[in-house]
Amino acid sequence: MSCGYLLQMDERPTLDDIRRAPKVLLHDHLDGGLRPATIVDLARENGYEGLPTTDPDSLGAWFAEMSNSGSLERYLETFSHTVGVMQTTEALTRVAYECAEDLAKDGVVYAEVRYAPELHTAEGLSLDQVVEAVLEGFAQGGRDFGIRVGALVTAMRHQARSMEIAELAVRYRDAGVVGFDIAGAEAGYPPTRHLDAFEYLQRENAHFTIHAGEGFGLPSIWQAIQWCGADRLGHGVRIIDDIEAGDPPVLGRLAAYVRDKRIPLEMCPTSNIQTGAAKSIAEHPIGLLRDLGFRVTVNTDNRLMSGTSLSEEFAKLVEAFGYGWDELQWFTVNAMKSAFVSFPERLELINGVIKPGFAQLKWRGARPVA
Ligand SMILES: O=c1[nH]cnc2c1ncn2[C@@H]1O[C@H](CO)[C@@H](O)[C@H]1O
Ligand SMILES: [Zn+2]
Repeated sequence: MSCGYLLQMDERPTLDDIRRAPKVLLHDHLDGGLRPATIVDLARENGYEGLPTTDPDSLGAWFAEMSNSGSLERYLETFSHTVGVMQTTEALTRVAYECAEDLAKDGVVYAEVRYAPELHTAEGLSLDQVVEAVLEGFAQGGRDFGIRVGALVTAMRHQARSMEIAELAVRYRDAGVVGFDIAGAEAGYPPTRHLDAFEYLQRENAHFTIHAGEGFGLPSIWQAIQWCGADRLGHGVRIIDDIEAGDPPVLGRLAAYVRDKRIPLEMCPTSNIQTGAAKSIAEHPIGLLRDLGFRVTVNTDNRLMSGTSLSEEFAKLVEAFGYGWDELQWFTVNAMKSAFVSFPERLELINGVIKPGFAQLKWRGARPVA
């Protein structure tokens, strides 16, 4: 006689369930995730007068509404307010600490959070002071809330400071900075503009991701990978332009390369709809890319501007594509495999935290069968 367990297969993960799952987040901007109430506090403390409103609820709604512009360039305009209140070490440490808290409360167990140090020197902080203040917040928040948060330092692609920022990434790599990135408006600012920084990082055996294939298409993705040597792609959603629809779909050379090399795609569904990179969640290329075996990960991009969380991004995918626990675990393991921390640390989180956590949720709805 054998005794097994049968899953109730009709049970879809709910938002509450998803919040309990141990999740991994690779693409989240520190200056895109502030609590509205914190923005109001910091503006008052630091004499920042540019806020459109000082009521936290209306401010949160304002960010979300302004971000639905359909263009990346306009989407990026609201960051002047978050960056505007992040100009002191106290403000940076507080924002980083609260970020760790908010992510941990959403069930994230490992996160890589990015920001551009060069945007936080307007009131006299040095790049090193900025980095140290943020690392302090992540470390404290990590200890208090039981989450591991690594920092990615970003260079703004329209500026010319990428080499300095790359050097900063290397200088602080043993103190909590796990990698480098470039962000900002993509059209007109190709990755090769910063080739010297990427070549330097490669010589230093350092890790980096590149925002590519969001506000611009295939040439940007191609440069990011084949000229610059990116480990991962921020968004990469426009890789879909190199896939011919059909049954089966036909992959062009670049799409096949990205899939076959297992290059991780840091996909951010809600953000892509706001910037016009995708039409709706149901039509988002993430569904097809997953079916085709690309190494897809799910991310938030900017929790404030998108009014979202990692759990909510997953819940939207469950609704649009009918995903169950197996798919959510697959996205999560993909993300952990693609993280910039060491291989033993990744394995430990996958085997010691992620798999047991998902197993518990998955089997909760199971009933014994004879
Ligand atoms: O989705 C995005 N695409 C490109 N750039 C972005 C995105 N979200 C935020 N930033 C830019 O990255 C800077 C550092 O965090 C932000 O200040 C914003 O200008
Ligand atoms: Zn981003």
